[in-house]
Amino acid sequence: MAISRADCAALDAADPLRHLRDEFVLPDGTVYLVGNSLGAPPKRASAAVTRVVEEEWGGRLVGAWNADGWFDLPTSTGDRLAPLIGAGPGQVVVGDTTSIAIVKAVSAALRLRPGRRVIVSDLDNFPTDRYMVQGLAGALGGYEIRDVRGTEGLDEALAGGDVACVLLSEVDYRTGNRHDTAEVTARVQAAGALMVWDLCHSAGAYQVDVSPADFAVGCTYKYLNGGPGSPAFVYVHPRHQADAEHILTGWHGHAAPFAFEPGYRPAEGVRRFAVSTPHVLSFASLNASLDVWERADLAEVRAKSVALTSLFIDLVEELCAPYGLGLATSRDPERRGSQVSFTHPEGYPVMRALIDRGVHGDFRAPDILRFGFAPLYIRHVDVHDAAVTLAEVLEKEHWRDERYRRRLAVT
Ligand SMILES: Cc1ncc(COP(=O)(O)O)c(C=O)c1O
Ligand SMILES: Nc1c(O)cccc1C(=O)C[C@H](N)C(=O)O
Repeated sequence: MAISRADCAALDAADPLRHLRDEFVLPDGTVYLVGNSLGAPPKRASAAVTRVVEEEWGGRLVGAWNADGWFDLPTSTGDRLAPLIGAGPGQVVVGDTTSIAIVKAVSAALRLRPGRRVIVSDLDNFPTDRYMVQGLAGALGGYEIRDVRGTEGLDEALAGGDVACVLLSEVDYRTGNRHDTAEVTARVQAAGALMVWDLCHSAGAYQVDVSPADFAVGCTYKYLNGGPGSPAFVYVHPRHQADAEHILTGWHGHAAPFAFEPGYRPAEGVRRFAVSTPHVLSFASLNASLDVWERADLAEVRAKSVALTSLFIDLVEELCAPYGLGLATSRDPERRGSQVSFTHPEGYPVMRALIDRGVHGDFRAPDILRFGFAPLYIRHVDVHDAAVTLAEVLEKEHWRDERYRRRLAVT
């Protein structure tokens, strides 16, 4: 084998991030390669939520809005998250969900390009990105959605000079492949359009550089480990902050929310991208995770992510060669996030059989086996065990068991 389990254990012993694994709750006997869907809980999340319930909510009741900074959570948490995506203070607001964040960012982009009536949308994007844009265009009226596939067809789509904005995900949720955001953004902006990036599969996977983008959105419950349903973020480039106005004009984005004025007036700066009452308990678990992130060196996070994903590709290709897997992710580490995907015609039962044996990945239609490598808590030995178990499932055809064909509601 390319590398033994003992060699992997030695790599783990030398891993500069190894102490951070102890910060997470991970069930014994589980190799958890689904941190690209729902990150593992930081151990300190539970105490953080309990503290907010007992001390802040329980101790100060409604007074906690002032005393404990609840009202400012969207911007204070945005400032804490900003360095992870290459943004500065006052550029990120946290709240709502990614789907809502998409409406905020795209509607603001459309208003900044009033003469242009086309939104470019990626057929391969995560469906909610497409659905939200479809809903928005329908509600506004007079907009055309022009489909591309990744960046295929992008130049043609931009050629008419009628595109207001382009919405793409930096990392493809199925393949794990990563766009060159600086290059794509430059192309879009050269055509006079605005670039909106979805960073759901980027934030916490590696050091993102959001700075060329006009807007960006993303969730905090994957690699950022904020917890199920933890709030999303919106990034607004400083050059747009004075003029950008989105359509979800809720009172938390008002210039003077407690003046209770009858008409909407946007707050200064990124605060206008807040909409409504923050989910205070979810912010508590997210901030607990950001405490852990503050201790992570992002260059080390990236180096480990590249090492883990490269190792997984090498081991699976070596151990599973006869069994019909196809690599769906780029071999070039620069062109992938922290995920590796393989195709297999029986992908669904293969994944179910693998999960039954303690290795958790997930399946994405039509035939993708997805494995996410969260660098804060995944070890080289986990990569080794996952590849060996996958080979066993394929070699022994465990996936043929009828139980594994039954579809679960959530895959
Ligand atoms: C690229 C991408 N965008 C958006 C979402 C989800 O959006 P929401 O948090 O609104 O459910 C996901 C995952 O669920 C995703 O992978
Ligand atoms: N957000 C999710 C959910 O509400 C239920 C189940 C899964 C998810 C996910 O995040 C899936 C993930 N975005 C994906 O890339 O497939």
